[in-house]
Amino acid sequence: MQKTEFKAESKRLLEMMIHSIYSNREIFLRELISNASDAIDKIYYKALTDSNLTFEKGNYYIKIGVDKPTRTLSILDTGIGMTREELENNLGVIAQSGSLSFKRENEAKDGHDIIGQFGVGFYSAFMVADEVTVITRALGSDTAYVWKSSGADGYTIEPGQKDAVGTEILLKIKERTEDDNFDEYLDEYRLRSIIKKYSDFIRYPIKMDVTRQRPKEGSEGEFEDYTEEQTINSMVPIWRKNKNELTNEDYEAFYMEKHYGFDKPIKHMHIRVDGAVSYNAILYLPETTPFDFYTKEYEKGLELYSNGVLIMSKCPDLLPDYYRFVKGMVDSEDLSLNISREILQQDRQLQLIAKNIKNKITSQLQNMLNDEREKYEVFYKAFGTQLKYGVYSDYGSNKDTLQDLLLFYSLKEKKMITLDEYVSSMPEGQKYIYYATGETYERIEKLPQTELVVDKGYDILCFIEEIDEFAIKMLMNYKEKEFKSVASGDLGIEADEDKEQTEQEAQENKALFDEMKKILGDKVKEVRISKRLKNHPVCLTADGDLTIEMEKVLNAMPNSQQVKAEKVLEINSNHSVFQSLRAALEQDQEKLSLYTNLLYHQALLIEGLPIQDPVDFTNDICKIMV
Ligand SMILES: Nc1ncnc2c1ncn2[C@@H]1O[C@H](COP(=O)(O)OP(=O)(O)OP(=O)(O)O)[C@@H](O)[C@H]1O
Repeated sequence: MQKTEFKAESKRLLEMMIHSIYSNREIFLRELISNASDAIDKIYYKALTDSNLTFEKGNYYIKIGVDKPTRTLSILDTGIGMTREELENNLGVIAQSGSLSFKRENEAKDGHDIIGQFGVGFYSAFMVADEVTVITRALGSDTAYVWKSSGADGYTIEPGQKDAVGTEILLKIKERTEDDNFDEYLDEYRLRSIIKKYSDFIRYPIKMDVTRQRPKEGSEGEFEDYTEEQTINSMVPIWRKNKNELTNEDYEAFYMEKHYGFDKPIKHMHIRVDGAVSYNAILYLPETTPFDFYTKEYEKGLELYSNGVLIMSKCPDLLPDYYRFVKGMVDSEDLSLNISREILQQDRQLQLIAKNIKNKITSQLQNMLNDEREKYEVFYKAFGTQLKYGVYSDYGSNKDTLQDLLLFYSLKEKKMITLDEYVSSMPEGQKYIYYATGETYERIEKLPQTELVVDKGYDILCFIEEIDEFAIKMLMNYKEKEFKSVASGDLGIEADEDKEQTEQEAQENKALFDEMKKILGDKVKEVRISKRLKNHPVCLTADGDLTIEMEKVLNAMPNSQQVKAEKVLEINSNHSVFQSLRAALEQDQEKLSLYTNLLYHQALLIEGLPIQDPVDFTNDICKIMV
């Protein structure tokens, strides 16, 4: 059967190319500079095999020029140039990449630094220019050619004049419109910043005449403008340098220069990986929490470079959410870029890099925790909450990675400790890891519920952040030790004989507790005798999985379902208040009601829970005063 070839309407194709491939117009300069750099690289690669050719790096450069009166932006390079035939093939055929063919032909000779591969980047010039002129003279040729096009209606090629080998591209920048300010591409400062942003690590100097000021000779206090040729790009990426050559200051300077943060990084990681996937990365742990860190405005991500050319300013796929505080960059030659060189297709390489980076960050944090505890605690102060969110989110799937990085304040040690440190110093017989929740460490220390656990000589982890208890519930246990709130129904401490005694006392006082429960109604599930209290008369605890602290947090959320913990009012039978309650039960019902309400409200206050009717409460206090 005869096969018919697809035809393409090249004008339409070009239109589509110009208007739909790139979402960001400023990248046209990146594309043209990358082409210029490729053209110089090609001489370099040719010289490797051609003994008649020498490559003196110092002779090669790219120059950006602006002529405002004619609205012309020029990009000149001293690269390999193009013959007439190459002009036809490379700039006359969309999606024909001379660079890719060159790379393939030179594969054996390590042509991996060549950037171009799709054969479309050049046309991005039409996003900002009405007319594009290419004046080029190929290496080894005396004749220059001029290629000219205004976009979709085609192009012309004519012989022309050019003194040196290389290519000059002239863009006639579009007129400014109401919606689009094309003038910015004639503005020296703006051009410099685009070059810095995308092409800072192109290996050849990108030069530009820069306007500067100097004191005017002969007239004091007056200044005059003058122009000076400057190299705009840094050329050698810091991540390609040897670690031994770099100092802390160099890394800090890079952090500042890249605006990763306003602070100083607390730690940097310089990673070089060669293997199934190759990449270089410099990652930083900032010292302070960015002001917008916990808002939706904060964007996580690392800068992503391919061959030293910026592809994405914030690539979110490189970092898991729980390490979203990490800043820095990744450069890899192995990425499969899509045609716009802006977004990556679901890339296996990228996933491998991300996994690798995640592991590196984890071990860096672990090392810091082990070897530089003070530093780690500074870091933890800034980003510990994020780690705890990490444990909680994704149904706890990252808890194994993160649990050993957590720190909590120890009531006994009066300092931050890890879960491992807690478990290692548990006395024999202690079954659970105890924790208490409260607003501050000081308040937790005074909580009646802690009395029995402290009395036993057990340590208590203090939870003062909302996420703490949720994260711990997700962990469930650590090294086979379950977590237990000091306010939970059964602390797992009481000896059997104590339990018996409690049981007996409970029986004897059943009438009292039933009456108190009746007075409080459904505010509590039960009123019962307490064995955890030593000095305080009363406290609130919760039966079941939902603790009082969790009830507080969940109910404070917008659109909350208003959950209810099963609250239990515990009474200390050794406290003298208990005798007053018993007496009131026998002699004065009204008094019993007053005392019960007062005790219940006291327990609420201690828990940091709101009192439903503060006026009633204060009236009750007055009643016992008169
Ligand atoms: N300054 C230049 N000097 C020499 N050749 C050039 C120059 N600019 C473009 N070319 C040639 O034109 C071809 C097409 O360029 P274009 O930018 O469209 O695509 P590319 O660079 O190959 O690929 P990509 O779309 O990935 O950038 C290049 O492959 C190269 O052969």
